[in-house]
Amino acid sequence: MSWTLPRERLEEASEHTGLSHHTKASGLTLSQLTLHTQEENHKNFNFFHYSLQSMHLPNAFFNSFLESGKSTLACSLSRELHSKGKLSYILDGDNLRHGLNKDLGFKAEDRTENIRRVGEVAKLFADAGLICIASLISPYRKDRDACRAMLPEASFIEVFMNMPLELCESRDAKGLYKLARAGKIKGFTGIDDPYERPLNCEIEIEQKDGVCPKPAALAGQVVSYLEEKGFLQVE
Ligand SMILES: Nc1ncnc2c1ncn2[C@@H]1O[C@H](COP(=O)(O)OS(=O)(=O)O)[C@@H](OP(=O)(O)O)[C@H]1O
Ligand SMILES: Nc1ncnc2c1ncn2[C@@H]1O[C@H](COP(=O)(O)OP(=O)(O)O)[C@@H](O)[C@H]1O
Repeated sequence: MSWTLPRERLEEASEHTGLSHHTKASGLTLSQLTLHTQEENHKNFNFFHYSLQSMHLPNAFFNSFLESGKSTLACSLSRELHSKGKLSYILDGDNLRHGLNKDLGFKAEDRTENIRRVGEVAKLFADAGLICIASLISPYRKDRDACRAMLPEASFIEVFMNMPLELCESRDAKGLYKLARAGKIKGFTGIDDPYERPLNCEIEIEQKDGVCPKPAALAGQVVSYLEEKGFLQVE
């Protein structure tokens, strides 16, 4: 498969790859450029690849309370993307805390570091050609904004699961809200720790007439947004 690059992207990429003026001529295909780039300047190929991919790859970043449905929606979205031929990978806060982030707790600075690491991993996934779906409580606006700033422009899609705390608490599949209410877990988001609602999110997920739509319908909402913004176009 080969792509023909728009002139402005070609010029932008060539500034970073150090390609010759001759090579900058538009109409050059990606396969020709790739070969040329690898031969001429292998070290910079990564940037070029990244720059190209970033036009198309979003990073969906779900945030909200525990039990708001982040992980369920992340799975549903991943399946939906897969059915459209798009590879994705879910970075789930709860899971990452068993491995990559097992040294972190829930103090504000630990949560900051948690989100920073997830942003860095998302960058690597984008570089590898995957859509990254992050599912984290991520309660602080500044941490989410820092994550947005570290990713390629316009590729950070913040999805706010705007579910009432009462609904999340009533689900309590892990029994953690009960423990937090009893004072047995301290610093619990929504109980005795803050959650700062987004001011500038791309997508807001809400109940309709007091009912939470099915995960597949919510995934459809996210996919529609991504399609509308041209993220899922086939090259
Ligand atoms: N004090 C406290 N506050 C909030 N959550 C707690 C806490 N202690 C443990 N847990 C469990 O950790 C999961 C959230 O981890 P995250 O990495 O998403 O949190 S954060 O983004 O760093 O705020 C969260 O689960 P999910 O929301 O399902 O991922 C909880 O199961
Ligand atoms: N759209 C939905 N409609 C009804 N129940 C849901 C929906 N999404 C999630 N749930 C249920 O809510 C609970 C918490 O979902 P989960 O995805 O684990 O939340 P989080 O990842 O935010 O902690 C689960 O029992 C799940 O089955």
